[in-house]
Amino acid sequence: MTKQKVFSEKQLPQNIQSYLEEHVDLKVWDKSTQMPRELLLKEIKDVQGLITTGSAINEELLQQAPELKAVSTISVGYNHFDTEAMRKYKVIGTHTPYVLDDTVADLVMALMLSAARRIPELDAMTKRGEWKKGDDNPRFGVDVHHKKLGIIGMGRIGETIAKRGKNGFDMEVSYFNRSRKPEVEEKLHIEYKSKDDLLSESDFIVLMVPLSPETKHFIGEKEFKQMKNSAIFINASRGQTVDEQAMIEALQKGEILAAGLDVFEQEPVEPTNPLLTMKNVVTLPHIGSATAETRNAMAMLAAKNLVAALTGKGTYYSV
Ligand SMILES: NC(=O)C1=CN([C@@H]2O[C@H](COP(=O)(O)OP(=O)(O)OC[C@H]3O[C@@H](n4cnc5c(N)ncnc54)[C@H](OP(=O)(O)O)[C@@H]3O)[C@@H](O)[C@H]2O)C=CC1
Ligand SMILES: O=CC(=O)O
Repeated sequence: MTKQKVFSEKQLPQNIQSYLEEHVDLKVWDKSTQMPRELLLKEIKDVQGLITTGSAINEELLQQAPELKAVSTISVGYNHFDTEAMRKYKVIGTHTPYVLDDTVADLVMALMLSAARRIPELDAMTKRGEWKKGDDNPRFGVDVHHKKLGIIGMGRIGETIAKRGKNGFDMEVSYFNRSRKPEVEEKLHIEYKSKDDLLSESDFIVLMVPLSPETKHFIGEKEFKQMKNSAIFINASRGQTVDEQAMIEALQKGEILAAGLDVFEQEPVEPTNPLLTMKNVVTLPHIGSATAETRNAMAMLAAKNLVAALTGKGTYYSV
């Protein structure tokens, strides 16, 4: 039987490429740079499957891919999928939940610790040779342990962060979600709060909701004003869940103490973005799941999702 055609717009580890080649006729974008959109639109004209990491899967693309049956993203977030258009064109979308939860939760803890203890700022100071003996008050940070952690978005990753906060750092953990999770509350001894209460009472606020029309600018001017002046805000969800201009102003005016950011409204972040020059802001280039082990597991899951969706054999994580 002829194998179905699959295009991957990302290079894949050899073991995953071999797995795919057993099942499908695979072609891969062989450069490490982002594939230009116009080339992608050419490549998808006669394929049945696509592996992506963030390209917009929208009407424009779907119109040009008459044979497309399934798109598999190597990510858990799928805000780049126009799910309505995909349903219209009968294209299955798959993603990679669970395999990255611990890795992303670790990074969120790293952002919390880095912002609270001012790690990047003090690392840079030490490396500049500016460490002098004497009064070290100017280098003081704030404690993480035993503080109040508020998590907005108690999903797979939110729960994994809650576990770390509670069991690793003895934090008092609360959360806000559209739906309550009594079993998680009981298991982890965490508390449900309204968004308003969580914002005004937490020392650390972690945003972990998916990006959707409902969560665009979920945290803006009003929400930053509700936070304590000593609050540390962490965003590892998507840049657009936060009104970045409002966050910049909140940091400039001292309405919050610090921020730890893995994501930005525009990625890669503009070099002129004021957040990049603020000492009390820890900035990372969207690396939540970026360990070799986890990215490998995500790519393998994406490959298996796609093969299952195309062949109808086995299960896959549909969006
Ligand atoms: N920085 C990085 O590298 C990474 C970022 N991410 C981001 O993290 C997101 C979350 O991932 P994951 O935990 O697996 O997703 P889940 O779907 O498991 O969790 C998302 C949670 O957010 C809640 N939520 C959704 N909409 C709202 C809303 N309007 N108000 C309040 N709560 C809401 C959901 O609960 P309910 O629907 O009941 O409200 C759910 O509990 C991804 O979508 C992605 O954008 C993920 C991995 C890596
Ligand atoms: O941002 C990463 C993801 O997996 O979603």
